[in-house]
Amino acid sequence: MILNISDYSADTSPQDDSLFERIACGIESQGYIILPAALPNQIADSLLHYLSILKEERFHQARIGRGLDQTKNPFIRRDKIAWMDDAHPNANLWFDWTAQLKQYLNRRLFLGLFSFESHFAQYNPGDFYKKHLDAFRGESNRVLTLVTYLNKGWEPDQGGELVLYAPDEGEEITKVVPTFGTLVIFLSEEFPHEVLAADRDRYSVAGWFRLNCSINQQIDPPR
Ligand SMILES: O=C(O)CCC(=O)C(=O)O
Ligand SMILES: [Fe+2]
Repeated sequence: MILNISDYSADTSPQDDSLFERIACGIESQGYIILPAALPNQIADSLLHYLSILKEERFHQARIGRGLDQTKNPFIRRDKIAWMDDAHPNANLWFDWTAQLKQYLNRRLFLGLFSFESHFAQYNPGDFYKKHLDAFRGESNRVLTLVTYLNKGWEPDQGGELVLYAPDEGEEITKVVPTFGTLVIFLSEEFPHEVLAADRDRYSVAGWFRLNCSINQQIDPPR
């Protein structure tokens, strides 16, 4: 069999560029985009594998706020999270893909995205995350939120939807069913959203593209 160059690059350029372009168009025209089952399967599977080998003790009760102001508040959020290590072999595909997306969006929309941080979240049955914004104007350097889901065989009547609201405490835009590989991307300061309780375990990956916020030579200080 004779292989040509394009066979070797099947995982990257043409297909991903059209996905990246759809994302860019969505962000440009409406500030958000929802793409069911859009994360390339290989990447979603590698995340699922990484999740499966993560030990329970890596997960801790999620907090709200940032830096020293972080507090646990079970009335606002009940999920447990585990931050991803970008040097972990099973995180490679995910961090490579998000780096390519960052570069694409910077070229296309001049967003000035600098870094990316990401965690797994585990919502047990009944867990929720009340309506919130991921970033407040002037207080955070989170620009763009990216969420994907690792739930195979999720049925629409199992709950656990992500509800997205229009900017400025607006109306509900849509409810997203957390099915495997669905991508949700939105401007972090603009779109309030909430996670509804489900009747089964719900796994998501949330990530944030951030501006460079280096202070006193400390590059991009911690979350
Ligand atoms: O899991 C989701 O659907 C979204 C989670 C979320 O809003 C967050 O972690 O800030
Ligand atoms: Fe959020």
